[in-house]
Amino acid sequence: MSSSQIYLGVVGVGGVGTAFLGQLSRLPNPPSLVLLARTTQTLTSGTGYSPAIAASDWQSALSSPAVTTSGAITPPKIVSYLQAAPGHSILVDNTSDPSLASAYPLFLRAGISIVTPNKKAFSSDLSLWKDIFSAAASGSALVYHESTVGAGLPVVSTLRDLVATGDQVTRIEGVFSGTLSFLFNTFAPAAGSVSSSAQWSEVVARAKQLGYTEPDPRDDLNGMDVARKLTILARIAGLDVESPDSFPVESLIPAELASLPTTREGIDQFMARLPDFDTQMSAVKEKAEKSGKVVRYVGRVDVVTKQVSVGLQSIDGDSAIARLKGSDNIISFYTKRYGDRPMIIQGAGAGADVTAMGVTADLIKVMERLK
Ligand SMILES: NC(=O)C1=CN([C@@H]2O[C@H](COP(=O)(O)OP(=O)(O)OC[C@H]3O[C@@H](n4cnc5c(N)ncnc54)[C@H](OP(=O)(O)O)[C@@H]3O)[C@@H](O)[C@H]2O)C=CC1
Ligand SMILES: N[C@@H](CC=O)C(=O)O
Ligand code: NA
Repeated sequence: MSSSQIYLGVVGVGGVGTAFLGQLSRLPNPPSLVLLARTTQTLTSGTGYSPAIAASDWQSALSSPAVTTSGAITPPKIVSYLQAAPGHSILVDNTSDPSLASAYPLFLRAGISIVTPNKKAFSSDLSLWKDIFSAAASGSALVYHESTVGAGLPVVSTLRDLVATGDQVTRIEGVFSGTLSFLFNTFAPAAGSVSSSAQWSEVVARAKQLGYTEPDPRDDLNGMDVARKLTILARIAGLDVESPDSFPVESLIPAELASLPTTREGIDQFMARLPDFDTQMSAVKEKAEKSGKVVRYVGRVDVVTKQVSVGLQSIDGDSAIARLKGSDNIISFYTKRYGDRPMIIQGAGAGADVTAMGVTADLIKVMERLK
């Protein structure tokens, strides 16, 4: 490499992407932002990789003659552009796009490091997971994905540290969805908390507006977002989980709405029709309440028996899970070293700023390790 400058490409400027660019603009020694893309537009610094795009003001950069603008860009074109930069380069993927995710091995083999909150690459087919980590191991490019589980909470790095230092992880369990945590904490609060008369569909709309949900909120409600997170954790703990649909996952999508299209129109139709099914979730809540419990959506990886499970549970009202607030996650690592009392990580598990924090912190680690 002829330069110690680090070059950065960023794809995705939604909730997390925008918060990330804000944090990037405040770093004391930021990398040089040379590519910024969304579905319809791409900005690049051109063939000279200079001047850098202003992260604090990327929308105005669209009208700057120093920056080249074009339409959508494909993963191979991003690889070519970043690979030819006169220094190390890093891709930050702030989308939930599976096709960009499946190109990570291409990036890594081209020497481009990856930082991302996008779960798709790490939780789809096991062959893609293996390809990503063998591509990283065969060269100098790095891959960091802390915000794929628990947003900015140190979940992925902690589990990797436990495994790398030779501890034996026996079980991982807790609440892994910021959206589902918010929904149940609000819709079915524990006794003594502020009670709510909100309907299920109203709380879903609020979670979407607060930026907790996936771009398509059905990916939260069908349990797949939690299934993906558990797939990632199970794999780091050493289990060869084939895919997030290779174990039972309980969906909260009403059967009548299950076949709506996965387009933006499909999302709108789903949100518009969800109020028709509010009584179904009220019945689930009341059933738990009759036995003095609250309903929560929990996940569990039993590393010893190699079982993964995801779904609703009725929980005692005075337990830590029942008493969570807001979008908080709680993740307990049971290990040989920690014995009967697990290591517990708790805090906001969704939201643009806390997710971007995990992405920015990963970027800083990669920059330090590339030097
Ligand atoms: N929100 C949260 O709390 C958390 C989110 N995450 C993950 O962070 C990622 C981003 O989430 P969030 O910001 O909420 O999502 P948004 O829907 O707000 O933003 C997604 C962005 O990605 C862009 N995009 C999507 N597909 C492509 C593509 N093929 N090429 C270029 N750009 C594309 C969109 O472009 P356009 O602007 O043109 O629509 C948009 O800018 C997801 O993977 C999510 O799972 C992880 C942890 C927590
Ligand atoms: N939609 C997800 C976002 C973080 O991964 C969630 O609600 O947890
Ligand atoms: Na995390």
